Amino acid sequence: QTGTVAANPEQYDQAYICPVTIGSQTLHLDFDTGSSDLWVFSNLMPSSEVDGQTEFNTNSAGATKKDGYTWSISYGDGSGASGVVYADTVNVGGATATSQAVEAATSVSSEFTSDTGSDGLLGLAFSSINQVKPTPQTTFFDTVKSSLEAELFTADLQSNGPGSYTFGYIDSSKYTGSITYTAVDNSQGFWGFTAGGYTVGGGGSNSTGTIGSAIADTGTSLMYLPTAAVQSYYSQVSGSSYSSSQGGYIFPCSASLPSLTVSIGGHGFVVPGSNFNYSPTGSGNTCFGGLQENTGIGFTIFGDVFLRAVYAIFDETQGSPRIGFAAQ
Ligand SMILES: O=C(CN1CCCCC1)Nc1ccc2c(c1)OCO2
Repeated sequence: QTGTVAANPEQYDQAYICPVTIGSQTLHLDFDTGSSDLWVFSNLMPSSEVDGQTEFNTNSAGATKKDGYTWSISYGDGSGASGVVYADTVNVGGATATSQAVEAATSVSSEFTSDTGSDGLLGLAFSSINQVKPTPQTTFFDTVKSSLEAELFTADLQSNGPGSYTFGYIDSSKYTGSITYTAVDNSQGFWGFTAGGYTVGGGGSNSTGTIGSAIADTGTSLMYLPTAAVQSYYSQVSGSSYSSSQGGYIFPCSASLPSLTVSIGGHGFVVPGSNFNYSPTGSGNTCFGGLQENTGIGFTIFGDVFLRAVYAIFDETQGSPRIGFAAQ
């Protein structure tokens, strides 16, 4: 089987929301290659924590409670949720898991309550970091992968318009040139890979360092790189500065933004300058940068700002996992 689903950007491309059928309900979930739990708003939540989201009905005929199973998750941005566990049929654009662990929230943090476009998350990292106790559950991809035409999924994220995720096949109309594959280190449960040198702007190679280990994370809006690379980038942006009040680099919204070329698997991938204007700060006609420092996170994140510049293939067809990128 295969699946194809639209990936709809929220405001400022903050996250990408996809329709998922669970039993007879359709919920709109944030597909996140940086986590491994499929959790949903549910009828078990206090109404004070719900602001228009669709609630999974745990009383529906197809939902089977997994007695004694609970979950609790917290994310790098400080948000979190917790609840209990059901099994139900989950269909993502035609790819169907007949008995998928559906983690029904009994409580969510304010970030999720106020994210009115999202009814929950669909984790696409490795099942080793699933947060269900006493027994970790498999992700949707792990549940269905043996039934897919090919054991892979792809992400085509766009700005200001729908992109798509596919399960089981590569859509050759989504990219130009060839796909560059590189090995994945999933020892931390993420789609981890090694990035090489970088160049700011289209000029010659002005990079002196390399980026190193990184993760591909569709659930993170921005790109978080080592300080040296970030300072090198913003040194080329007139009027940019680090704002402690805003919590990152900002610049005049009228600034001209250079591209950033990153070497992965020996191929240079170009992130256009426009990708680095994330959003207005709301004060003084300054804008918040889509590239920020990874200090405090502990690792480098290639989030949506990068992923919008490429077609990404999350591939387990070779036994060992690998990740592929192609220009688009
Ligand atoms: O938390 C996330 C992604 N997360 C995905 C699930 C929804 C809530 C956001 N990313 C993230 C990871 C590390 C960070 C960070 C953000 O901000 C600073 O450090």
